[in-house]
Amino acid sequence: MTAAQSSASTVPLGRRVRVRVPATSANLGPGFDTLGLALNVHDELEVVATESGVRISVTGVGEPGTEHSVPTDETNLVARALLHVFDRVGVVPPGIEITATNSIPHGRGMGSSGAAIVEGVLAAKGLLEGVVDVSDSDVLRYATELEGHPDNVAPAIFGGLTIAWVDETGPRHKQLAVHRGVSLLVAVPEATMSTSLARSLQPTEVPHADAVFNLSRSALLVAALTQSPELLFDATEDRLHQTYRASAMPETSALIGDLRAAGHAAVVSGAGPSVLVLASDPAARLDAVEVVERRADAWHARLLAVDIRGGTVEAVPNDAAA
Ligand SMILES: Nc1ncnc2c1ncn2[C@@H]1O[C@H](COP(=O)(O)OP(=O)(O)O)[C@@H](O)[C@H]1O
Ligand SMILES: N[C@@H](CCOP(=O)(O)O)C(=O)O
Repeated sequence: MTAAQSSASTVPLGRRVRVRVPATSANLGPGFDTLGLALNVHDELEVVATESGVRISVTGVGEPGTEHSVPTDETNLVARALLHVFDRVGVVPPGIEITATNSIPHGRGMGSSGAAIVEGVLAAKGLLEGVVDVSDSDVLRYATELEGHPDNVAPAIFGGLTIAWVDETGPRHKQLAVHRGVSLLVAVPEATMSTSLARSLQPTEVPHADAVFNLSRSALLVAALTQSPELLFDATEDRLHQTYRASAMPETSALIGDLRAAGHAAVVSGAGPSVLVLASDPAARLDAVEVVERRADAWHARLLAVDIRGGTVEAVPNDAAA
């Protein structure tokens, strides 16, 4: 059924879907706005089609009364993404009740905004089942329209390691499996950094030599992550974004300096301020944890794995509602 044909269709009241979406680490050093990894930290939600209005309850990260609480009305990013899909496919949205349980830290460079957007888009896809077909490439397109860059939303949707790019047809992706020898460490600080602020620190043009430098490293990084983890240190050098943003997160730069001096492939996770270490074996990862713990400033070292499943949405029978 096409979007035009569906304008009179509606979602059955009481339809309920369950959504689960992973955190992501984007850029991975040289792959600015291109490379991303899905991580085994997840937000989960249930969404029900109701008669009218938008009602949201949040538990965990972003819950009311906490420092970084998120809105619980239609300005909430998950709700905005859900309503964006209904608008794009030309179906009048029902009322919406969202019950969210969030674990992805906000404003730390672990893809919380991309995950929230994918959550809303996948919830819309599930609610629209049988009304309008929303394909995987539609999910990537609608999510990228809101996020502005595809490198977080692609792994959040598809899992694993993704290469994302944009052509005249819209955002595209290639998913790859990460070599089993690669171990992940994410060092998360208390401080937050807004991605839009970090993006405002980027120049609009870069020296040709720096572009060539990043081309070589990002090509090498795909090989290192999929076949040759011993190349991860060389493959994670970057000249396109990290230095321009360093003054806004000096503790991040200092930690990356310590880790790289000790031989670890450390990079800014997303737009920061978290630090991602791509260790080539579990022992190297534990050594990196010690480097993180030696710093006087407070970091939470999280030993994570690659999420290979990506975002999921499933129908919930009404007699199985939580
Ligand atoms: N689960 C969520 N529900 C609602 N809004 C969210 C959620 N996760 C993130 N956000 C919004 O995204 C903002 C963080 O986005 P951003 O600055 O891009 O950082 P991040 O690196 O975590 O993606 C939060 O302050 C909040 O407004
Ligand atoms: N390529 C983006 C990635 C932002 O990731 P986030 O997890 O910080 O939202 C950028 O570097 O701006």
